[in-house]
Amino acid sequence: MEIQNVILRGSFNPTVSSVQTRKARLFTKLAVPFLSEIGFPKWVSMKCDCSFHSDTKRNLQRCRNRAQKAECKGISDVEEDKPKAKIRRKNLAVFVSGGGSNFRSIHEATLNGSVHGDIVVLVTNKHDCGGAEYACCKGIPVIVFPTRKDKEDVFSAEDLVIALKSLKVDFILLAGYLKLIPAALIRAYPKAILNIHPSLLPAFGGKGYYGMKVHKAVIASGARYSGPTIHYVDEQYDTGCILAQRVVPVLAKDTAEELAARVLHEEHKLYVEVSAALCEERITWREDGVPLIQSKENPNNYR
Ligand SMILES: Nc1nc2c(c(=O)[nH]1)N[C@@H](CN(C=O)c1ccc(C(=O)N[C@@H](CCC(=O)O)C(=O)O)cc1)CN2
Ligand SMILES: NCC(=O)N[C@@H]1O[C@H](COP(=O)([O-])[O-])[C@@H](O)[C@H]1O
Repeated sequence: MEIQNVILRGSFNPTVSSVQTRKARLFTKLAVPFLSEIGFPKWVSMKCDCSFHSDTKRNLQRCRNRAQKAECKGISDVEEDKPKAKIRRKNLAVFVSGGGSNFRSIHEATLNGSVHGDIVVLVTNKHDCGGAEYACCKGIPVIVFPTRKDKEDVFSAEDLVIALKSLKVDFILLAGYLKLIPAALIRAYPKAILNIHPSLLPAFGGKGYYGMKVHKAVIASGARYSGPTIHYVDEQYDTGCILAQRVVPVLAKDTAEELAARVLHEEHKLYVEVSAALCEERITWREDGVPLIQSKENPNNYR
């Protein structure tokens, strides 16, 4: 069954210029053998509308080098440019539905060495969102999930698990993804799916609490503090184990937009810190089931 909705580097656009079409064909020629080589299912359909970026070739070559190194050295301590202390570089999947500013900050952190990992795929329910556009321009494959209801070719949760396992994804980071993650995916990635929420959970979380709705509710409540929460994902919205939080003040005359901007600024820093801890294997679990982050500077300190 050909899967129509696995889109690499953006959705197909019939108005694409002839130059872009030629470039898209070049990417298809380049990517399919590579993706097939690393075992990415051959039923991937190739639809692109972004102009070909030279860094795509470098990215794919870098991944190919790492894949080949992994073959000959064993997965454990394959290192790319900067060897880290025997910790395997992790593969990340990021899920978005909107602009993707958290996605971008994590991606930049993987490129500048702050996060010891690579974003190998973006998953979104909105093929034309800002996050998908950014992924397209950076040569990051995009999977659309869930498919729109009117699509005859349904790409199931099980198909998504196959695709993510094919890409050897270690961790899934939700960053503004607005759909419920299905149980099949949660079972396939135990203690490996995180979400960032723009309030101090458990307050102002759950179904209906997303985006500006959260900040409006915080202001209307008279709360004096808010801030981002990063938590593990379970089968309900926002009820998983809390891993990290940051606090920001709610000012007397704050608009929802002003509060949102203050919280988002902290989100970007917090998600990079947490992603770094995840990829460096600095997450431990307390006996009562609370996850802790081991300090990089002082391994005897946890938060
Ligand atoms: N199984 C889980 N899936 C998801 C979780 C989770 O904790 N467990 N977190 C959400 C992210 N999120 C808050 O952080 C969240 C996202 C969306 C909603 C919501 O009410 N969505 C609406 C639909 C909105 C839309 O389609 O535009 C709804 O379900 O009616 C609440 C919280 C990601 N997935
Ligand atoms: N309940 C989920 C939720 O509201 N998530 C929020 O969506 C925004 C996505 O921004 P981004 O796309 O710029 O990263 C972020 O503020 C994130 O906390």
